[in-house]
Amino acid sequence: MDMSKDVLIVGKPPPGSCQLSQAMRAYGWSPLHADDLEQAAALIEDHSLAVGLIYLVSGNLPKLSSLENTVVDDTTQWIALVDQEPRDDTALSRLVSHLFFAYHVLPIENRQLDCLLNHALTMARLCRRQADDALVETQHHDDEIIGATPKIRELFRIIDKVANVDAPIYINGESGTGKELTARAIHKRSTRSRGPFIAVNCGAIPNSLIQSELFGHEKGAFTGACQRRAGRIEAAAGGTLFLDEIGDLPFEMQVNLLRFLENRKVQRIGSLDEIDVDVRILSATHNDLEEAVRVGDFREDLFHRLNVIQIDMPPLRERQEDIELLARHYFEKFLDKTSMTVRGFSNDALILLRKHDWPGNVRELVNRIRRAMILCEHRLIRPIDLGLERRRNHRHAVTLEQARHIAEHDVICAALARNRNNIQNAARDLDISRVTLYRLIEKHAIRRHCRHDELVQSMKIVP
Ligand SMILES: Nc1ncnc2c1ncn2[C@@H]1O[C@H](COP(=O)(O)OP(=O)(O)OP(=O)(O)O)[C@@H](O)[C@H]1O
Repeated sequence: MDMSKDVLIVGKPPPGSCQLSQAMRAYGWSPLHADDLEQAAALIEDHSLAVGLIYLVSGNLPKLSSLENTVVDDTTQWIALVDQEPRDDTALSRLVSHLFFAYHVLPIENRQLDCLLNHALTMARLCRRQADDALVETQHHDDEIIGATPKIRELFRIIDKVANVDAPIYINGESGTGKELTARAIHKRSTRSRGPFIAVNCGAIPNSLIQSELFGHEKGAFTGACQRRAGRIEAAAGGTLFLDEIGDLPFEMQVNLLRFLENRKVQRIGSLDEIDVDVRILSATHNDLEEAVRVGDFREDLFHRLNVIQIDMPPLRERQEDIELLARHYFEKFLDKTSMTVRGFSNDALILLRKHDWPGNVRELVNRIRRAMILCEHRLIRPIDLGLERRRNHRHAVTLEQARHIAEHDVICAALARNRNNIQNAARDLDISRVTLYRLIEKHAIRRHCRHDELVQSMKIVP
């Protein structure tokens, strides 16, 4: 990859310093000039510049937020030319240390400047090559599903194939494997994509409300029904209804859903009218639905109605080569270049990510990356920052919010463990509603179906 020796010079040297352009030309550089950051931004956009020089002269400093916005972009390597050490100005020294390739206190010799610019150019080339490689490596099905292993490629193929077949699809897989993401991808690629995508978590709605939530109600149909309300099925008309955790649908509601699937009509509570609704049904669960059918917890006729096409989501441990891709994708997504020191993963951290069993699958991985990025105080995330070891010891400070987050996780695990994963009883122990407990389980990527002893183990994680 060739990069020209264009270099952008922003601002003016302090009074008494010489202009550098002529000397730079003598070393083969082609300088371009910008008087201020606004001009600089326009030139960067037009010329895809690899290296920039910026004068940061006391008494004439640009606004720090504008400076940050200009230099934060990864594709240009910046060198600051300063008239005094920036270390006395905390905000400026933080910005220079985080976002600049190098700085030099003026005056600077021509040879020194050429040497610095050459180093910056080499680094810019390396960064661009890495960015290009990452683009080739990462396979996106659409904006969100990440993976390149044969299992995930097979998933992409199935999604493309089933998107326009208007049959119900049942997505089966462990918690956090991307079932909802897959449902959204199917909707997005289907002829219904202009219609709504409505997701309902059947496990999170109290039994007493689920009928009205799905089918709607008329004003005065029951105490508290102050006004007429369409249900979620009607809301999805013309689009897709995604019934998540379908295995948690109360038995009596299963009959009503089956009836809807057969005649495609809904009847709001308190009304005699039947309304035709054209909607595609996708469903998912992390439970073993066939086993639920076998023991009589789930209606067999409904199971067959929903399961015209089945998609099995591969757990993360079966596609280890995707772990690094996912980790890097979410790292980039969460990276706040202006306030974080962290720049990537250490090799040991990547090895640990690949070795981990990932009971909570991609959701757990995402949470670990986010947590590591907050806790990490170095340029590279180290194994300890990931918190995957059972007993860990943070030598550095943890904020009150982080401590609360960890404590919340541990208390929920303890309640689930004491109650052998019974949501109702665990919620009662915690004095919260079932819906809130479901939300918290999701937030912390807690593996609900893990064994009692595993939950007790996970309680023991010491921050
Ligand atoms: N292949 C993937 N690429 C990128 N992100 C993913 C992938 N799979 C899952 N995720 C992310 O992991 C998180 C959980 O995904 P999702 O909600 O789709 O899982 P789920 O299987 O429906 O979970 P649950 O069973 O708990 O409802 C989301 O943040 C999602 O964006």
